[in-house]
Amino acid sequence: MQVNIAKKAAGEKAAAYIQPGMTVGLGTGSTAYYTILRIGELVRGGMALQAVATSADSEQLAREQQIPLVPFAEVQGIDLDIDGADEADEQLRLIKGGGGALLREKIIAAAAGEMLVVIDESKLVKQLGRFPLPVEVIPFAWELTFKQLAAIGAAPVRREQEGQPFITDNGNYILDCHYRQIRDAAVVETQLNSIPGVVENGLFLHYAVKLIIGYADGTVKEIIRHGPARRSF
Ligand SMILES: O=C[C@H](O)[C@H](O)[C@H](O)COP(=O)(O)O
Repeated sequence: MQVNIAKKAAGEKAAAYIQPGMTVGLGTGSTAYYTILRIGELVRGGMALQAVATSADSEQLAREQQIPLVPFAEVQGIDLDIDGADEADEQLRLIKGGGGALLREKIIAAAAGEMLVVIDESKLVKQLGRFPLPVEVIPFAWELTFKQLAAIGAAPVRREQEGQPFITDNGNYILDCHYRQIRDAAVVETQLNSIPGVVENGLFLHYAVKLIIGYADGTVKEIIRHGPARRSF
């Protein structure tokens, strides 16, 4: 695989925030990939840490990297979640789920004390919505859920893969919602969450505390969100 310098720079930089003994959330996608590789190096170099994965793919990669995975029943808290995004604005609001992992990603982000987000410069936007917003729906009567989404102007399209419906790790469908511009993300989030059949949406509005942006020359820039720290359980 050809190395993406911007994604690698951001992904590796995030791993520098990991302290020995932490429980780390492993994100999903081609940027979090570099974070997981770096964490693998830390583990093999002797750093004691444990991790939980946000997707079957990331779990597999973690195993290949010899990163210790802790069963969810034994998780006492997730110190740091490091994940990618499809879009991010300067308020650190995100669209996620381009790879279909949004549900597990949001569960882990919500349980984590801090979420760091790693992106390349192309993902930073003034306004969310150009990237179609992934919405995970249960397959039962998905056509009705689809119509409800269309009725609120979400312009849904069922995601396909090789001519078949894309199936998430949770056995659900993804409806990609072509808003083009999301003017009031909080309103959109509330609308989506109130439709029966919607399991989760890809808006992550209050999770990220730090955005790490990688550039093609290998440099990174960080944007920090100030405010009260969320606590993991
Ligand atoms: O479902 C996938 C995740 O939300 C990814 O974190 C997101 O799509 C970004 O992935 P990438 O870093 O490959 O662009």
